Amino acid sequence: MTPVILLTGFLGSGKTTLLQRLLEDPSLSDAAVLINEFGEVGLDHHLLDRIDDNVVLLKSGCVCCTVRGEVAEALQNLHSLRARGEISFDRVVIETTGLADPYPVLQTLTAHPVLRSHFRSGGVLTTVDAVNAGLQLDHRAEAIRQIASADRLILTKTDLADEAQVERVLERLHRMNPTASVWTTQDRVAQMLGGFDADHTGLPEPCWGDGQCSSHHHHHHNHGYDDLGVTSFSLVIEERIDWTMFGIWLTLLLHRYGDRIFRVKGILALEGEDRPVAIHGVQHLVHAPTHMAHWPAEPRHSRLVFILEGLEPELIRRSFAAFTGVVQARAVA
Ligand SMILES: Nc1nc2c(ncn2[C@@H]2O[C@H](COP(=O)(O)OP(=O)(O)OP(=O)(O)O)[C@@H](O)[C@H]2O)c(=O)[nH]1
Repeated sequence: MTPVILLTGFLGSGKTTLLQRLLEDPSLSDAAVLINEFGEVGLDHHLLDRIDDNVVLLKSGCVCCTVRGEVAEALQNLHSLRARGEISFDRVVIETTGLADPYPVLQTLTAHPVLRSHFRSGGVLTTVDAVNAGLQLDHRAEAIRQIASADRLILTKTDLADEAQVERVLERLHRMNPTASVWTTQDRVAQMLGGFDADHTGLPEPCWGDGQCSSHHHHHHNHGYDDLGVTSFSLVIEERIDWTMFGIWLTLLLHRYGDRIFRVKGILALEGEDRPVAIHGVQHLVHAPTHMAHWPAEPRHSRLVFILEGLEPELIRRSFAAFTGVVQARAVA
């Protein structure tokens, strides 16, 4: 299964600039990149071969493909070309448009009858403009969704922002999505795109908002409602969890409230399992759970992090307790 990494971010936040660096980097020659238009990234001096109208091969070894219609069509085309031996790649990066919600693309990967057996979600990378993020997050729901669904956040234009501005944006990002790791454009693209295969999940191991995965340490206990009603909270469960019951509960919860649950990430201590199990969900969608090699931190309690819009954390805690019969589930900010 080939991992598909979504590169998203609000209009003008630096997606194309990042892609340009990616296309030139020889260490990313195993990637196929889906972009909106060839013209945008200025391919001419990188071009090695034209495979068809929509697909070119670059000198770095990277395959570059434009999406003219649906993303699904472009992915199917890439898959057929690879099956015929005309190109090779073992991961895909898709640049979404600046106003896109990443969720429908993720859904395509799990729902499409052909694609689902060849591709899987490999995580969401979101670029955030350090200068303009404040304003965008005050007014644009798309910007919030993109940040809420991110596994990694890449702060751009830090060279144009002053330190206080950067700090404010970082604090806000951390409040909205405490489990995403934060990178800046000084980091190497190869590293930003790497590590998604840890534990074969295709998704990075979740960070827990205590700074261990993030380069910036922020401790906030005030995860109150702001940013158009987006809030994040964690549910900590000390008792071991029955997987079947948990699965049913989560399915029902996302079925009922998926529109208001941007993201759920969790690490679970299951009955009869030594290793922790990681789960990832985006809105109505839950990725296949995966065993992690080890516990990232002590104590070995199950922990679920939710990013919600207009939904009371207490409702989730109560529903979990009622459904599973576990009484000591704690909601922590
Ligand atoms: N100074 C500075 N400029 C940047 C940085 N990242 C992007 N830019 C500039 O910001 C502008 C927009 O960047 P793009 O990479 O086109 O942004 P995008 O997210 O692809 O934009 P859309 O395709 O409109 O959604 C360009 O002029 C870039 O040169 C950065 O880190 N520092």
